[in-house]
Amino acid sequence: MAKKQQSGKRVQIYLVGGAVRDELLGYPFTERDYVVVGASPAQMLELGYQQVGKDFPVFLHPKTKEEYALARTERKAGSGYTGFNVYAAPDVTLEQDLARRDLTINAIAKTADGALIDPFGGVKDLQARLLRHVSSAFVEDPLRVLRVARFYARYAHLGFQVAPETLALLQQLSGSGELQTLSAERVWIETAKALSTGTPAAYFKLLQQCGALQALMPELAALWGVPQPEKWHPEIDTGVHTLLVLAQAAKLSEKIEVRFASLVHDLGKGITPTDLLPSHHGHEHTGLPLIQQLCERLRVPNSCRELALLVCEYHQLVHRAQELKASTVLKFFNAIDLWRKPERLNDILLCCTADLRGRTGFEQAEYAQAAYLQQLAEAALQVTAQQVMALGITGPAIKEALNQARLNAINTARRDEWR
Ligand SMILES: Nc1ncnc2c1ncn2[C@@H]1O[C@H](COP(=O)(O)OP(=O)(O)OP(=O)(O)O)[C@@H](O)[C@H]1O
Repeated sequence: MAKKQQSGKRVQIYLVGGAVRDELLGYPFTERDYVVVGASPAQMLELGYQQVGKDFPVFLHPKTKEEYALARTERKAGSGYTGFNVYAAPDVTLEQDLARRDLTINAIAKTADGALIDPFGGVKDLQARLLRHVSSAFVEDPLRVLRVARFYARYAHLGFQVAPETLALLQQLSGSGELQTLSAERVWIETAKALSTGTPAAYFKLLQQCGALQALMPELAALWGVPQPEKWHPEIDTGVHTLLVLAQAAKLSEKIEVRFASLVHDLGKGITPTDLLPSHHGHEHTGLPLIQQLCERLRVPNSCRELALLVCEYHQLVHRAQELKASTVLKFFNAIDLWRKPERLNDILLCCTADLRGRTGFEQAEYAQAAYLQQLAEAALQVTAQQVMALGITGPAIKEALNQARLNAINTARRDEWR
């Protein structure tokens, strides 16, 4: 990968980061990141690379469009993620570049002929299943707390642990006030990636353990230590229940909307007045403004926010599905706009199934409410505005007639259920 420059200097190109790490773990990777040593921005442009952004030393390969970053060092010059002076010049060495990376397993470079350059013991840590920071400069970027938690979730099935000295740094950063300087976009990008892993609960568990959850999502952190009725919740603690629900949701669906809604569906329990405990009467309503607040602060996408609000508001009602009057079922279908978004019901039912199973001893439980409500929904969805209009009904009366016809359909389906 060495290219001879007109100046006589050799430019060295190495594969780094996730591609090297995942290849060593035996996982397929799609994204390749390269680091370029010995080149200036002007040389990169001469070689035909296109610069990404004006101030950042990252270039796109003219043909493959893969990212090539100039080797760089950086100096902390302010608070938060943005407070960095980046120095990228031909005299920066590969080791200096690797030293500024977060984890040893992300600081392994590979030459074109396959040799590994691993000054910080990343290969050993991969074998030992250890997430370990590269240097004390780790604390300069608060995003690294979230990145460690994300890798912890991503590789939880392999048994990865956080090194005790790294955990201490996560705790230090979480208590420093620096996490609050992160932009909402960066927090959500890491959180969304974590929600997409096979074990998203591990991300929130680690954030809770090191104090980062309190700093970033206090509405969620407030659930730890909050009791619930033992009759329904053998695990008692609401935070523990929440992570069990998320784990179940991840088994049921790959959609981050379903996983996020499951995570926040009980936020109202965090503000139950102590004289009501361990009961949480009305938490399906008190949770709504907390979800709004959290979603606004973290700029959570609308698709996640909408489902989360619906699951929060209606999960208690769905749990009682078989006791509901047909008119209440119809109100629920109208509220979730079943008619225009029929797939939503399934997402809500998956969250409610996860809620049931997210309890010690109920992991395999059947959720009969799901099939029951699906059946009523199918019946109600058979009724169309065209059918109503074919009866000669026109104008505003159509809406009322449509509601009545849907109510009749739900009633018939309920009776069929008991036959
Ligand atoms: N905030 C950071 N602090 C330190 N090093 C970082 C940071 N962000 C990225 N890196 C380095 O850049 C590499 C590429 O970053 P990227 O975010 O693409 O993650 P990745 O390791 O490739 O994982 P993924 O497979 O999730 O993309 C990382 O492996 C790491 O070496």
